[in-house]
Amino acid sequence: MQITIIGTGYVGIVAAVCLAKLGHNVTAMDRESVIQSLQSNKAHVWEPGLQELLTECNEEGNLHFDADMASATANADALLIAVGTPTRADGHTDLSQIENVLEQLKQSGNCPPLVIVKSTVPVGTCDELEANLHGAGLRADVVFNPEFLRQGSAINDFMYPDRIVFGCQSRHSEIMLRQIYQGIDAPIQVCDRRSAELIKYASNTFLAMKISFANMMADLCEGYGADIRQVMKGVGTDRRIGPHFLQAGVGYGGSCFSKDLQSLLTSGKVIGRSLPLLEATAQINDQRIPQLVVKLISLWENPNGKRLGVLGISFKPNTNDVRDAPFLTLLKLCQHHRIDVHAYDPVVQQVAFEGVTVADSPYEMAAHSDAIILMTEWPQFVELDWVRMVQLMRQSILLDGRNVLSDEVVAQLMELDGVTYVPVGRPVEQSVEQRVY
Ligand SMILES: NC(=O)C1=CN([C@@H]2O[C@H](COP(=O)(O)OP(=O)(O)OC[C@H]3O[C@@H](n4cnc5c(N)ncnc54)[C@H](O)[C@@H]3O)[C@@H](O)[C@H]2O)C=CC1
Ligand SMILES: O=C(O)[C@H]1O[C@H](OP(=O)(O)OP(=O)(O)OC[C@H]2O[C@@H](n3ccc(=O)[nH]c3=O)[C@H](O)[C@@H]2O)[C@H](O)[C@@H](O)[C@@H]1O
Repeated sequence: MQITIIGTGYVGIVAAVCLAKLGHNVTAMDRESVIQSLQSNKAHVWEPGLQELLTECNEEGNLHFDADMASATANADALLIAVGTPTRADGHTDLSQIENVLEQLKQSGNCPPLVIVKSTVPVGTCDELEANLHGAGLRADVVFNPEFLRQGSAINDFMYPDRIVFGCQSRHSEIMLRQIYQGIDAPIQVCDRRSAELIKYASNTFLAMKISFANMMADLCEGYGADIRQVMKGVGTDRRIGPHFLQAGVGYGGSCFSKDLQSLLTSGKVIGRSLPLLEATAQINDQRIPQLVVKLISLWENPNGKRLGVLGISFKPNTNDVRDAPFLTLLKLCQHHRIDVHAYDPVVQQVAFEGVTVADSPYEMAAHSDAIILMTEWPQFVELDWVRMVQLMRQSILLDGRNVLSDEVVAQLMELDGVTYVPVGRPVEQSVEQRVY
């Protein structure tokens, strides 16, 4: 099938290479600078396995790039929209990128019979888009086909999803969608468009709620001297609950959880429904970094001029994406308290924010620091020589924001003088020199 994809951000480019690998003839469209990079076989987003797959697709010849809507859509059987849908300051979803696509489509005069919306959009959006196209005399079926991939494992998630959802109103569009996904072995749920739109928001906000629940329990564990890792293990082995997304830590970040939660809250407000579970989810998350900073400051007499080493800049391991990363909130608070931030990340080599020095290695970052915070659970952070790290520091305070250091490593650190280890949802450990009796 001939498929045109509009928008080659994380979702668009991953969909493009995967659909090309499934044997479709794919044209991906974006702005000129992005298209030039892709045409010269350079992936413009960092995602494990993406560059290799892009090179393969370019060699095989069924993936093309185009910056012009008219030529990109000529002869297309289906159009897949994967542009951004950020939140506006007033809490509503900004649909301007989708509206622009529609305008460009109308001007091009080409409209494939099937328009697949993959961008996450508020309930009712696809109905409006279809009415808009029909009003302009373009007889396309608009379907909603949510994407559930995670950054860092995007290709695997696209090719081996837990489920595929088609929100579509006609048998003809369902048949076309089934052809597009032929080759992917996953249960397919076919439903109306509005339900499909809500499935996407409900999935993301439910996952965010699980994380906030774990973080809420972590606070309780700290107060009562229990261990959140044990509590969540005991909870998550119940098959009705499941072990995933129960990892307490610095809170969730990334371009989607907060955005989608805000958008769903606004959808509720529009029809006069409050969504208190989601309000609490956001509130708990918003407090994670401020609480961490309070803990840190309580360990120093005066934060002014102290040097903090931060391990991990992106919002999670295996991505260089810093959108809504907890690191950014931490940075802002550190600046407020005049704490000097030195950071290290395996793939983010620089950040476009003032007040942070990005180190070339974790050891360089650790040298002369008065505390270290581990923000993301990259495996290479877990495997560092932590004794060396601590010995390089001016003051050996270690905040493990993801609870990833093993008990063995922590026991080793406790053999050294003057080390304070602050995990999440567990009692603080201090080596002999620092214990107060
Ligand atoms: N990032 C993720 O992991 C996931 C994102 N989503 C949803 O997918 C959508 C896209 O997300 P991302 O890929 O992260 O967005 P992004 O912001 O990384 O990429 C959007 C791309 O669309 C391009 N674009 C915008 N208007 C265009 C136009 N008129 N013509 C051609 N290109 C245009 C932009 O230049 C940009 O490259 C959002 O609605 C998001 O909520 C869904 C699942 C996962
Ligand atoms: O709509 C989207 O954009 C995507 O959002 C998330 O994917 P993503 O944001 O890429 O990454 P996640 O692995 O979900 O992590 C999100 C945040 O939650 C945090 N997290 C995750 C799990 C956990 O147990 N605890 C926790 O704090 C991560 O560190 C990260 O900051 C969803 O998992 C995807 O299904 C969805 O498609």
